[in-house]
Amino acid sequence: MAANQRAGGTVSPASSASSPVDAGLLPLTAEVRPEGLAVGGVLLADLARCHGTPLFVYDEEQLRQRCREAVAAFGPGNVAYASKAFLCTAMARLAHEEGLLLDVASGGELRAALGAGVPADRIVLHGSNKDEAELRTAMSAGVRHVVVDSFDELDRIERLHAEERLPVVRVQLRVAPGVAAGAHEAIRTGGSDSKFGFGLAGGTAERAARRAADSPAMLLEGVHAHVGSQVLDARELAAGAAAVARFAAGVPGRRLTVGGGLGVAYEAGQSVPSFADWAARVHAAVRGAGWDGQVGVEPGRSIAARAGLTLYRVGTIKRIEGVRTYVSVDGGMSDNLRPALYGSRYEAFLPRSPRADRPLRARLVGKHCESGDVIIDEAALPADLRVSDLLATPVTGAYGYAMASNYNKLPRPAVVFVRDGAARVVVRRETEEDLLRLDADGPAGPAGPGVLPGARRSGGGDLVAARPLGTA
Ligand SMILES: Cc1ncc(COP(=O)(O)O)c(C=O)c1O
Ligand SMILES: N[C@@H](CCCC[NH3+])C(=O)O
Repeated sequence: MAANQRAGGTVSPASSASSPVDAGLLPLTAEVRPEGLAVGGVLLADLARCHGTPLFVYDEEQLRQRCREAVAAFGPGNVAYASKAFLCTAMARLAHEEGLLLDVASGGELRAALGAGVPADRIVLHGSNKDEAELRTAMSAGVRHVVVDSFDELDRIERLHAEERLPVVRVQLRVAPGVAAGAHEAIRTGGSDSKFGFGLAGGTAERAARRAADSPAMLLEGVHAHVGSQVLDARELAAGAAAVARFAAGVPGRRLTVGGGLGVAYEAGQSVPSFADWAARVHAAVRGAGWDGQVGVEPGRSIAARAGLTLYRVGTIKRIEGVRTYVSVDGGMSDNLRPALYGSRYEAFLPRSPRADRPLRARLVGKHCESGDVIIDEAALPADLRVSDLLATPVTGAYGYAMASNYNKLPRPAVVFVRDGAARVVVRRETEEDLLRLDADGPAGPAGPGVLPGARRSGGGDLVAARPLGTA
């Protein structure tokens, strides 16, 4: 299909889905101008021109507002941002400035948070298989607390304290309450068949609590659970909280953390509980279960998802007669793995005409070498969609960039924050050179290119290798 050619063909006469603008899927500061959609006072088309595509765009005002709403609902000191949803230096600083603790789940996330200047005593370390190096860094730095997840981890903490004289660390005990919730099997964590935490069933959690309470290496300050993610019914989150509260009430410590999990709307028509609804349900449930101590939460998605959107450039439009239309963009499963991993659904719109009718039905796909590289299985799009159009998918601020990969050696996109008419790059776009630099034997790798003197291919060209083949 030639550039400029329009999609045509697969128009559904039945409906034109309501615009994402009016469905509440766009960031808070989104505004429709005659020239197209702007966020944070900046036209999306200008951002794409300046920074290229694919591009993650975050509305900084919305990120801050969500942080404030969470703190207002649960109280200062009771909200940790689950940085796995989206983390970079700017995001860590923003969450810290807004009074949130930072939940990190690996040495890398810990290092990013510390490197951003977040004080160690505002950081909480998670992980179902923390290694000694991660625990060593956390204990030496003096993190707020560690959420302990296994007997092996208790052993490691005790060894680090006894043999390396690392300070006593505050811990919360992660339990698997036997209540799981969430939009997909892969993101339900609280059931009894889970790699996370100590099971309440069979007395495992009780044994772990006794062990932690008696340990000279740690101070047991409470209990933690996380039942799952993208939960749209606050009653499910409250049921998990009640189950763990009953246990926590019999354990030393005054802190109960009930995890994250609050869902967001990805499609028009989905309704989601507010932070205030979530807090009201959880507080009522844990009080009812006999808990009168502190209640903490760790929202990730519900802080970051709607603040972010992804901009793509349409590269090809392929109409297969009697089958469907494929619209391909310049990213795909490497910047949004969620549809392939969980069957997650998204919407798309054109920033040049964000409220346009979207009667065309087409499969929105990426540029990767597999058929599963689908962003939206049946996207509703404007009928005049054409090659080289800028296209946006809203609500990609959580677990988009965070789970991005370099599949097919695609460099990961840049991330920009927009606010008050200005954009700043908070994560620069990767280059192909960045990727080649990791390849020790590659042309840009640390070993540098090497040419085997005198070596010839059968065709006669120089045989290039980082070092003579057969040497160590
Ligand atoms: C322990 C823990 N806390 C918090 C979160 C954040 O979850 P969400 O992004 O669903 O709020 C997760 C991930 O699901 C988690 O595993
Ligand atoms: N990666 C998941 C959420 C996992 C939450 C972490 N425990 C998602 O994209 O929905």
